Amino acid sequence: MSMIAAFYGGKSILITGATGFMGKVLMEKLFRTSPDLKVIYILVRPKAGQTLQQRVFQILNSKLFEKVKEVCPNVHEKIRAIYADLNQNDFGISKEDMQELLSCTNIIFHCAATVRFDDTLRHAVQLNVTATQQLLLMASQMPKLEAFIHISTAFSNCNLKHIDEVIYPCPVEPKKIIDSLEWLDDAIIDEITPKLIGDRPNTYTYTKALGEMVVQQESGNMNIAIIRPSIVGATWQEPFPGWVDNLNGPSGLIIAAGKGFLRAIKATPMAVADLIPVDTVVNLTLAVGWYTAVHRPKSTLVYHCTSGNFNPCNWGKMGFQILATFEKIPLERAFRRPYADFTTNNFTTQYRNAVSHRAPAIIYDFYLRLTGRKPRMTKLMNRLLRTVSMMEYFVNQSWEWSTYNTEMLMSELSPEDQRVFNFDVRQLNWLEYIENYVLGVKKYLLKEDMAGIPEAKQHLKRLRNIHYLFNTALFLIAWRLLIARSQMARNVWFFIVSFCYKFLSYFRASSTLKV
Ligand SMILES: CCCCCCCCCCCCCCCCCCCCCCCC(=O)SCCNC(=O)CCNC(=O)[C@H](O)C(C)(C)COP(=O)(O)OP(=O)(O)OC[C@H]1O[C@@H](n2cnc3c(N)ncnc32)[C@H](O)[C@@H]1OP(=O)(O)O
Ligand SMILES: NC(=O)C1=CN([C@@H]2O[C@H](COP(=O)(O)OP(=O)(O)OC[C@H]3O[C@@H](n4cnc5c(N)ncnc54)[C@H](OP(=O)(O)O)[C@@H]3O)[C@@H](O)[C@H]2O)C=CC1
Repeated sequence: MSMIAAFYGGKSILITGATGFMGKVLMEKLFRTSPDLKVIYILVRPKAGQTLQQRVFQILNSKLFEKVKEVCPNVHEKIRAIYADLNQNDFGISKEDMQELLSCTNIIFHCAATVRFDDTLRHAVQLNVTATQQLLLMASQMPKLEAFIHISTAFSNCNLKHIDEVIYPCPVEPKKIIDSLEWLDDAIIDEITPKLIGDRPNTYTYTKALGEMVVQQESGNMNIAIIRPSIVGATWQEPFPGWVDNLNGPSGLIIAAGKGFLRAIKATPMAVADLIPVDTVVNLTLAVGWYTAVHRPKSTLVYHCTSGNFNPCNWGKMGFQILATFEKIPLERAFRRPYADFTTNNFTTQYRNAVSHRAPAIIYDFYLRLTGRKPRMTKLMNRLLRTVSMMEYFVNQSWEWSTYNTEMLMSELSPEDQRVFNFDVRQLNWLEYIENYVLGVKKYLLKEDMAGIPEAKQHLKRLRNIHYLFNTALFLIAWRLLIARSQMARNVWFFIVSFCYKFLSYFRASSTLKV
């Protein structure tokens, strides 16, 4: 019997960010392994014209939850969606709902965050810092609370090369930042943002670091732990391999490469690609929830959920396997044949951006205009290049994360728990994982049918022929223009033509002699 699964039985669990990538997998695993849990409260806001109930209905009816319905048929009764907007004071939660949350919650998993790299400091602080502070304040008023698990990121201290499982201080106190953002106007905030984030690449990593400081400062007597996953990718094993439903991290770029938009990326092939499957993060998170509540460590423990020091894979190997998978299982209606490589310096990156990205987009838009359609490729390409440039920081260097606490926890688990809540990435076969990831992107994210693979392959053949035809035409035009302008080119051309003529005459003569 799994001790962890038994621990969650009968518990009231509060999850923020339950509608997000990680939150959904967390809920799924909880329901599947502890179907006798009492209730999961989720803090949700209406979005994209959907009410809370519609959002929950959509999640429960998705492929991800198919297995849950078998083991926990009354899952919809055990999920209680509470209206909450983490950007508002008291999260905009009604008095009755707040009362229920305060009096019943046993465990909190705080997953909600803005993960955008380009968010304004004001918004990122509001969600990643102030909301965390408010949630801690709420938690401190919960008499039945056993553990508060905060999800951070392994990149919160990416300005360091070696990162320990400790909370590092930021030069300016989070409280001072929160206070000053209240009265500073947006223009001034934009001006001081680069100074505040310092040698971090974006507001996301900076505010996640501030969020950790807040957790440390406001922890009081609560049992708190922080989990720091690296780059969270598709599921490895559970509930099935390759599940992914958003474009964050590598997923968006995998699609861009598969559709033939992305031809080159400035990346260091030997740098460690510290990807971690989302089900591994969820297993560690649940194990940490159990350990924190049951063993009540004296201080706030930080757990690194990373792969690099256990089972490293580099970007070169990953990129190669992504392209190899697209050879076998292409995406539908690709723009060009999937082919990409890594550039290593700014000059080649600029060159490749101009020749392999912008020029084809301009040509395609020209073709769209000619055929009376609205041009869109240049806009899409600019967006893609902007995204790629934001990712460059993470694919051109390696980090070392110490994992003492994670290893300690692994050794504390019973063999059964190690199996049910497996977070040992040493067992992960990268080539298999990446292949399933790419397949998952096709099936679950793009919703493409596997039956369409022969047609997708046929389409790639047509693209290859167009490519050859286009290159030949381009060469002939260039050559014709050169001949018109240069005597030397004319001489070379004359020499080649007469050489071919003589060569053919010689063969014709020798074959006539044989007869
Ligand atoms: C040897 C052979 C070599 C071969 C090479 C082969 C190459 C193959 C591919 C290689 C893959 C390499 C992958 C590298 C990935 C590195 C990831 C590093 C991540 C570090 C993570 C740190 C960990 C974390 O803690 S945070 C979680 C990660 N967070 C994110 O990823 C968020 C990033 N997203 C953003 O910041 C924004 O969405 C942004 C800036 C990317 C886009 O903003 P914008 O305002 O322009 O657009 P949106 O309104 O958000 O969306 C518009 C449009 O774009 C789509 N979209 C959104 N995000 C992405 C994305 N990441 N990639 C692609 N497309 C994206 C979105 O769906 C919208 O589409 P519509 O159709 O318009 O709706
Ligand atoms: N994905 C990754 O690669 C990594 C993620 N992490 C961390 O893991 C956690 C989960 O990330 P992930 O699941 O990928 O992120 P997602 O962007 O998929 O999910 C974010 C969640 O936060 C919720 N949220 C955002 N703003 C609000 C708001 N104002 N009010 C209520 N809810 C809100 C979203 O709700 P809604 O659906 O309404 O938008 C969504 O449920 C985050 O803390 C992130 O920092 C750490 C390392 C890597």
